[in-house]
Amino acid sequence: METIIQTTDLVKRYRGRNAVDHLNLSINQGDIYGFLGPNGAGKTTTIRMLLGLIAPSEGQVRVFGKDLRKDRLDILRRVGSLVESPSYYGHLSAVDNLEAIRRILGAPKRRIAEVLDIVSLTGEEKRPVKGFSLGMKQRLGIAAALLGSPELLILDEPTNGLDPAGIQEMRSLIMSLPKEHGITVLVSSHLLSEIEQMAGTVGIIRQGRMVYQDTIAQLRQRSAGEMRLVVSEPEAALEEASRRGCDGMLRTGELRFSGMDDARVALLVKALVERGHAIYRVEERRQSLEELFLQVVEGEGQ
Ligand SMILES: Nc1ncnc2c1ncn2[C@@H]1O[C@H](COP(=O)(O)OP(=O)(O)OP(=O)(O)O)[C@@H](O)[C@H]1O
Repeated sequence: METIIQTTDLVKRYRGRNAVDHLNLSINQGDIYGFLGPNGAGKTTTIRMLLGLIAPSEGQVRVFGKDLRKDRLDILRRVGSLVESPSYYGHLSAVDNLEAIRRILGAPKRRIAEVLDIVSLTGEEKRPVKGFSLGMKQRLGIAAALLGSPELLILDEPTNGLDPAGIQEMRSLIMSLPKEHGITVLVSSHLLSEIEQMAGTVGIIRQGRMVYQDTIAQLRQRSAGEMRLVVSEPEAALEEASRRGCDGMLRTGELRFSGMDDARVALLVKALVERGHAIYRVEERRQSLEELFLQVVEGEGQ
């Protein structure tokens, strides 16, 4: 698989402090990469370096296999971005705003109708932009970023400030880009819940460092389950379990075991029943992705 973005030990230092700290970020072609981290973690600073807006203090950025320092213009011609709220001429329509950008880019005229269609603003294109909702403005920003037919789109917190319906529209739009238009997407957010349904891969940063980078499927797998048993005599049952090689603990009257597969659970239940224990409940509790995310971000359990 082709790597579209690769950073190597990327550092940005402000007043002796590393806002981005030896970041190794890797994005595959056709992926939606969710770039996650709490406010101030260094997402925007990283994105600005990826777009050549600020220079790294150390390290390297390669985009499309090329060095950003050497082939900056070549690379940026193939990249679209939405960083911070886009600015418009409010009294002008969506089409007129896009036309101004199209001329600068030298994109073909028909591209305006195409991008309006991609972001579902067809039908609204003649209205002055100042009457647009925030969600429509954000979608117009994406339309503008798509004018140059980019292969890579970089979106910094595109759902910030949107209501649930706006978030859903933005999500559908982003999901359509790799599938229907072959565009690789990097999208940042401070909320996993906004990203998890669309991202194939997530990179989580904390204090400028990458603390997790893998597929969302892998992240799900890490949210391992814990077995909980409610029994008539918990202390004796815990000892019995331990004799059978199942080491657990007692919390609020429940027995808790981690890393048990089905066969072990069956054996333990059988043994306890044979010893005369009454078993009231056997349940599995999986950590939610959000809990796991917070754990990673807060630096526990690594
Ligand atoms: N120009 C600058 N001068 C000094 N410090 C800066 C500058 N830009 C960013 N920082 C610092 O770098 C750190 C990372 O900021 P950054 O904006 O990249 O975080 P972020 O993850 O994008 O957060 P947010 O979601 O709040 O935008 C912060 O501590 C910030 O104060």
